[in-house]
Amino acid sequence: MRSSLTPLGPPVSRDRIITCFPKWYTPEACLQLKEHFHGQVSVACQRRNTGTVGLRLSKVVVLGDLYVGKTSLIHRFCKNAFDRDYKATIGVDFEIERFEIAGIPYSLQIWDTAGQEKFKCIASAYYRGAQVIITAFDLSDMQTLEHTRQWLEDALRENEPGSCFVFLVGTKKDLLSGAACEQVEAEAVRLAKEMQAEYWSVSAKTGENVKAFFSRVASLAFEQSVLQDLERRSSARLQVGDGDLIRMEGSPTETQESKKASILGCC
Ligand SMILES: Nc1nc2c(ncn2[C@@H]2O[C@H](COP(=O)(O)OP(=O)(O)OP(=O)(O)O)[C@@H](O)[C@H]2O)c(=O)[nH]1
Ligand SMILES: [Mg+2]
Repeated sequence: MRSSLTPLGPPVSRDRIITCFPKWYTPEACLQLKEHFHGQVSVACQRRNTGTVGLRLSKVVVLGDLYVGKTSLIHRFCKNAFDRDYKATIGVDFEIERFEIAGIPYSLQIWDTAGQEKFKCIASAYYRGAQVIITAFDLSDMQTLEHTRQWLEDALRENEPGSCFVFLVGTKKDLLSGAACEQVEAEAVRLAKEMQAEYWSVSAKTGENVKAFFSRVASLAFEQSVLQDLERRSSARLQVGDGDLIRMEGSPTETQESKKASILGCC
């Protein structure tokens, strides 16, 4: 089935248009060491055969200790602004960021969670259904790096095993000298490998690596969404096998889900 998706609302801004697969920060701790979109994904995009991918929101959750700079990172990316004053996040907040990737509209829903212990149970209710988990720590505070392991564990518990891309992000890069940064990075890369996460160092203050980081997040999530959609549609297609197996359009779960949705009056 071909779809001709037209983006909803105004066109995406030029700096949200991604045509080439963005590169990793360091090859030592990266999720994929390749420089192009998957062949099947490129073909699907050229034919505009990406199913419902362009109409869905992919969920990204940002976690980590209080004061590490989660809100600042998201604000730098979404609003291109930086606030020196600390305003603790209460519970959760989110931003929707629209992209155009390989010609296909794509959106991330970026959830900003509170690092303060007293809000943890509110925030953790939003971990479920994440396609991307970003665990953030402050490059100038090693304790916050140690705590990322626990944050990740909490988030993974709410999601299907192997279903999320994990990123480990060191913030406030501007506060460290080159040599000091390298030292912390070496430790962070080691932990990232253990977590099976991709590592990035960023600064919300100067904006260093912020756009490149979110472009990478969006592209990996987009590629996975397209591949999953292709897979889902190919297994749902009418199949007449060697024996007398006949599978009908739409998987059983899909049919049940659409029934549920109509009972609930969803569109
Ligand atoms: N120098 C510098 N300061 C930063 C950077 N990012 C954040 N900050 C400062 O660090 C403080 C905390 O930043 P927030 O973004 O509010 O931290 P948070 O992780 O969202 O904190 P909670 O919402 O309490 O979990 C603020 O005073 C920011 O201005 C950065 O890249 N460089
Ligand atoms: Mg915050």
